[in-house]
Amino acid sequence: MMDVNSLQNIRREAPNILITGTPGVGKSSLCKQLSEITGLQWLEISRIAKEYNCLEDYDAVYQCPVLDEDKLMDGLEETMCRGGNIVDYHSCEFFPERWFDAVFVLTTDNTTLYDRLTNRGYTGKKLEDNIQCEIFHVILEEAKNSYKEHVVFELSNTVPEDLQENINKICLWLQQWFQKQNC
Ligand SMILES: Nc1ncnc2c1ncn2[C@@H]1O[C@H](COP(=O)(O)OP(=O)(O)OP(=O)(O)O)[C@@H](O)[C@H]1O
Repeated sequence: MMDVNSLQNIRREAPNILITGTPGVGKSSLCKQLSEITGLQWLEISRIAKEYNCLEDYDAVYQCPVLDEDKLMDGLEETMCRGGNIVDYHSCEFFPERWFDAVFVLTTDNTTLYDRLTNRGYTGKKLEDNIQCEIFHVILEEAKNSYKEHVVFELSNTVPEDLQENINKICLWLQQWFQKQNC
């Protein structure tokens, strides 16, 4: 295994992108299709955290396990340094900034999000907090505060046509990234 300094100096042959946003905005739906089209590796952080044993105590209020962020970052470092990954997570501030070439924040209409989350069985504080998170653009602000302005893109994702349009926009961004590498 290479040491971290050597890894960080590797020139990525494909970019890493982050797809983030409030739970229910459509990250997984988009990442699955994008990964199939582009061949980039979809890293669903919630699933990987379980696989890497990076879950700590259970948060009773939010009814979800707490992530051991440091352990997860260590486990992903080599994969991320090599490039070619689509990272899917509902938060973005704790990842190393250097990991990502672009950060796409999905947003959706609040009523639509409410319906999606209640269909999933979310109720009470968990439902309210997620809706407020979307109303107050919490993840978008987090992304703007954590990454350089020119790498953060907001993508509205409410109706099925948006999904295809967003995939097209990301594919266009990827195409431009590869063109720049070849200049
Ligand atoms: N553009 C869209 N138009 C209509 N429905 C959509 C769209 N995108 C996603 N959905 C639907 O919204 C629901 C939530 O989508 P998804 O599970 O992809 O969200 P998520 O952001 O990955 O959630 P989580 O963070 O909890 O994993 C799903 O039922 C999905 O089919």
